[in-house]
Amino acid sequence: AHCPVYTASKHGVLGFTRSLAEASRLGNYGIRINALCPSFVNTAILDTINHEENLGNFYQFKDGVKNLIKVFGVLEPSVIADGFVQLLEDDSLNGAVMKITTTKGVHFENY
Ligand SMILES: NC(=O)c1ccc[n+]([C@@H]2O[C@H](COP(=O)([O-])OP(=O)(O)OC[C@H]3O[C@@H](n4cnc5c(N)ncnc54)[C@H](O)[C@@H]3O)[C@@H](O)[C@H]2O)c1
Ligand SMILES: CCCCC[C@H](O)/C=C/[C@H]1C=CC(=O)[C@@H]1CCCCCCC(=O)O
Repeated sequence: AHCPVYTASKHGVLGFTRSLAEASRLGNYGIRINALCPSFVNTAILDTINHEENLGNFYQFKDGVKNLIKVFGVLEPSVIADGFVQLLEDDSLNGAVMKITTTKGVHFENY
């Protein structure tokens, strides 16, 4: 929400995922394409908001991001790894968007 280019790139990933998944299904590519969308995760990227060179003009909104992190909490990477294994093991998933949040855990966004 506070980083428009970053957010636009994430929307692009979802469109790319869903379109490629459909192409794979129609063209019998033999691969499944899914997206995994976690809320905040305890990795180095969270520290990027503390550095003006990373956020540019949007650095002024860093406290808003910090507040979101405080409100929604931070997931551990192992939780994301478990979700990823689920995507690997469930052959029925193609073009799926798996979300993982502190409030709802693993769930799917249906479009
Ligand atoms: N950590 C979170 O809260 C969170 C939440 C949702 C989505 N994501 C997304 O998950 C993905 C992985 O993030 P992460 O949390 O593991 O962050 P991270 O900072 O731990 O890892 C990012 C990795 O990307 C590499 N990288 C950066 N720019 C690159 C480039 N131009 N070419 C090749 N490699 C490059 C870095 O060297 C680093 O190893 C990112 O796309 C991020 O937006 C992260
Ligand atoms: C510091 C920069 C790193 C960002 C990493 C990652 O891309 C985070 C995305 C959150 C930011 C805005 C959102 O909507 C994303 C998720 C907000 C949390 C939503 C939780 C909802 C819930 O718990 O139900």
